[in-house]
This record gives sequence, C-alpha cells and structure tokens, in this order.
Amino acid sequence: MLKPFSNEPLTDFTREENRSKMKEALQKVRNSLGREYPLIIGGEQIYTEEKIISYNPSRHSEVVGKVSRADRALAQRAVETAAETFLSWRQVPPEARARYLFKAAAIMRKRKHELSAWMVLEAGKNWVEADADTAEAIDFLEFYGREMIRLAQPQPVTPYPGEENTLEYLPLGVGVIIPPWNFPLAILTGTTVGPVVAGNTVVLKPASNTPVIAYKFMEIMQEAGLPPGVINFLPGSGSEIGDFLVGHPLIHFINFTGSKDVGLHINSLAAQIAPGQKWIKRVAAEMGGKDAIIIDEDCDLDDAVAGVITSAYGFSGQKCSACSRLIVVGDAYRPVLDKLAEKVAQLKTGPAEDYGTDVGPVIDEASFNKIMSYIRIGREEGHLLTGGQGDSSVGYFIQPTVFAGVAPHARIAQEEIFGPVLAVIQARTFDEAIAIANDTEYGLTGGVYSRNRAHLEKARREFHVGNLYFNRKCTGALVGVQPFGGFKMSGTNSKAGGRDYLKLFMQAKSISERF
Ligand SMILES: NC(=O)c1ccc[n+]([C@@H]2O[C@H](COP(=O)([O-])OP(=O)(O)OC[C@H]3O[C@@H](n4cnc5c(N)ncnc54)[C@H](O)[C@@H]3O)[C@@H](O)[C@H]2O)c1
Ligand SMILES: N[C@@H](CCC=O)C(=O)O
Repeated sequence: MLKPFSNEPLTDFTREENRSKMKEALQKVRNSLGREYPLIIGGEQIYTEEKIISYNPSRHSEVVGKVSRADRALAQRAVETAAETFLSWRQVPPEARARYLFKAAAIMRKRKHELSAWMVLEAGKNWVEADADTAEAIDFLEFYGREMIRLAQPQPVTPYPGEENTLEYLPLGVGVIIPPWNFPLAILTGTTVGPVVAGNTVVLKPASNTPVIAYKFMEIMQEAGLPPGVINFLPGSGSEIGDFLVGHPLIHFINFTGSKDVGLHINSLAAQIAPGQKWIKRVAAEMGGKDAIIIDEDCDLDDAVAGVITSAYGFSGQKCSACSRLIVVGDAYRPVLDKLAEKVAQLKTGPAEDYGTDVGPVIDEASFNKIMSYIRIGREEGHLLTGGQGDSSVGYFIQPTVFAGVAPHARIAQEEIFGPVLAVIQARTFDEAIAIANDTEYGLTGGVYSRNRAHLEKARREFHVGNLYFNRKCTGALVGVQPFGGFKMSGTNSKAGGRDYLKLFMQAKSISERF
C-alpha cells in the first residue's frame, strides 16, 4: 500500500553524527574528482573526444569531472532512439512506470549525503542548500509517481443518459529536457521524471556547469531499472545541439528551465514547423525573476530582515526565487537599513565545503564578472550599504551586497543579476509598494511582511506573482505544498510540484460509447 506523499525531511546538521556523515561523503566524492563520464543513448555508454569540463566554483583549479560532449550526429541518434523507445514505453502501465520513480527515490535517499556532496563541489552549494536540493529531487520522484497513478484512474466526467463517457490522459511522444545548473539535481530530476512517468521518452541535455551531478542522476535511474532509451543523456552546447534538438521534427515538447533570453529563443524556435512535423510542439519554459519582498511598517522587523537575508543570499542569490528587491514602507525604512547593514555584514562568505559557510561562491567566471559589473552599476544607482567586494583568485567569491536608496526603475532594480546583490527601495505607502513590486517584466515570487490584514488581502489580490509568501522567506517552495512557477516573463507557469504538472506532457482523449 502506497503511503500518502509527504516531503522528505531535511538533514539537521547541528547534530554531530550528521556532520560527520556529510564530511565522510565530501571526502569520498573528493577522492573521485576528475573522472571521465560518458553520454548515454539507448543505454549505451559513449565516450567522445570532446569533453565538457566542470570545475569546483570554490576552487576553480579543481576539476570535478570531464563529461563526454555530444555533436549533432549523436543528437540525431538520441532523438531517433527516444522515438523508437516511445513505442514500447507508452505501453508500460502507469503504475509500473511510477514504480521506477519510487525505486529511484529510495536509491537517492540512501545516497543522499553523497549526492549533496557532489553539489557542494560542482555547484558551490553550501551543505544546507545542497541537502535541500537532494530532498527536493526525492520529493519530485515520490510526488510525480503518485500523480501518475492518480491520473491513470477513471477521470470524472458528467454522466449522460444512454452513453458511457470516459476521459484518458495519453503521453505526447519525445521531449527535450533542458534544465539549469542552479538546482542541478532537483530541477533536472523533476523536469525529467514528470514527462517520463507520464509515458513520454526524452533527451536530457544537462547544463554545462553541472554535468557530473546530472550523470549521477542517470546512474540512479539505471540502477532503478528504467529501460534503456527512455532517458537519453546528451551533454552538449546549448547553441549547437540545443537548437538542433528543439527544432527537430520528431520532438513533441520542450521542458526548459533557465534564463529569459534562452527561454524566449526556444519558444520561438519551437513554434516553427519543421518539414515532416505533424503537430504543434508544446513548450514549458520556466525563466528568471526579479523578486520583491515588501516590509510593511507594522511588522516584526527582526523577523522580516532575517527572512529577506535568507531569501536574498541563500545560494549566493542564485535562485530564480531570490529576493533581489526589498521595498520598505514609510518609517520602517531607516531601522530596516540599520538591521540589514549589521546582519548582512555578519554572514560568512567562503568555500561551500566548509560547514557554516553562509554565502558560497558564484558558479563561474562569467557570472562573477556579470555580478561585479552590476555592483559597479549599483554604486552609481544607489548607496552601498555593505559588501561590494569580489575575489576570484581561488574561487568566485562575492560579498553579500546591499544597495540602499535605489529608484524603482534603476537597472539593478529591474534586471536579473542572479547573485548576492539586494536593491532597497523606499515606498511612501503600502499601495505604492505593491505598484513598485509589480512594475517589472517578471512575476515569479514575492513576499510581504505585515500584520495589517487589509494590506495582506490587497497583496493577495494585486501582487502579481506565481508564488506569493506572507511573513516568511520567498524561496524554498515545497513540492506538493507550493507548486512553483511564475507569471509574465518568468515563464509559462507550469507549476512544478503541482497537481497540473503531468498534464502539460499529456493529451486528453474523450471516448463516448452509445448503449
Ligand atoms: N523559473 C524557474 O523555475 C527557474 C528555476 C531555476 C532557474 N531559473 C532561471 O535560470 C537562469 C539560470 O540558469 P542558467 O544560467 O543555467 O540559464 P541558461 O538559460 O543560460 O541555461 C539553461 C539551459 O539552457 C541551455 N541552453 C542555452 N542555450 C540554449 C539553446 N540555444 N538551445 C537550447 N538550450 C540552450 C543551457 O545549456 C542550460 O542547460 C536564471 O535566469 C534563473 O532565474 C528559473
Ligand atoms: N523552487 C526554488 C527556486 C528554483 C529557482 O531557482 C525555490 O522555491 O526557491
């Protein structure tokens, strides 16, 4: 009997026994750094000359792994293999498909600290963030498996005299999965196994910064017994094989998570009908954010500032959900700035593998340079309250940075920086704060700290974001609890971890039989 879904518990690292397990896992992973990994098509491991090399962002001289890189010929083979495998995979009963996911979840649970350790070293996540990423991956497996079983049950339709009417959900076909590096296990797992348990087969093109953790996911799916060819693992360049895959006539859907620019490019490419293509490709594209938290005058300011700090600097601000704009109402402004300056300066910046690091490195040199250039822009557009320095000599470290007195239309208040940089904006009234919060092209997460019920109700109606949080941080959506996905240029609102998710990769067939 299947237990009802519940979220995977997080590890309590204040306990010595858990810290020592994590240290052991880090040591074990460190001993395996620098290895070569194949791509996988139809279960066959293929080593290529060309490699994607991934580095430890906390120590960029350290090679984490070398992963084989696909060219277009291999991409063609992967799509054809997925198309062939679809013919048998779609016949596998939904409950049997779900069982592969439950088995993979059990394997991940056993390898939890090891998987987190890979993320510490390959993505630069601190222990707590890496542990949450692994837990979320397990949640996606457990949740989507149960969702498929639910959708396979007779679906409710209105009874009609003299007829039997049914509604069935069928898979679409072959999809391309393109995840980002910032949730290298959770988002990769969720965006892949959702479509797969729905009966589709896929080509998975992982992000080039985190291909080793992506390979670990493949290892687990293979160990869970997933038939060869259901997930084809194809690391490679976005522009070279990414465009080829998206435009391929055998592809039915693209499940993308990443930046706005790449998402819009994929959306327009997928809209073109390739010769021989007989369907419209579906695109789920979850993209960036410029997320705001509003601090209202009457709230608990200590609690609010703590929530903002977690939201702004968790994983060095490299979350689509990160708070990058803080809007403070009226007289709360000065005390909030004082508290922020004090608390942010106390955050510990350092290597992700050191227990107790609050702010680890940013992912790579390009990100480091981009964030530092925004910090230079910020010095013109606002008043530097704290932080502002970066050091890329060993790893890509940037101090958590706060700019105060920022105008709502300043570049640092409008453009996604994707780093540990917070712009603080003052609003005269709560209504003005809501108007400022909504005045960007994005609409992903938002937060309000307030004790004023009328203000919270106004925010409920008017704060235009896909994930709205009251009196808590605006990151860390839980699978099944806070289905995740935004409005406007933040994406197509696919609601990862929600009950509508699998239907994005299915088509509904209504069948009527007259008695
Ligand atoms: N809304 C969400 O749920 C969500 C979640 C996580 C990250 N994000 C966003 O992702 C971004 C950070 O991730 P990133 O730097 O990996 O984003 P990115 O857009 O640079 O890359 C995302 C993926 O797209 C691939 N890619 C790049 N060019 C491509 C092309 N032409 N065709 C096909 N694939 C291509 C990359 O290799 C990678 O796998 C941020 O903007 C962040 O806000 C959004
Ligand atoms: N789902 C994650 C964000 C994913 C984007 O980076 C959260 O809710 O913080």
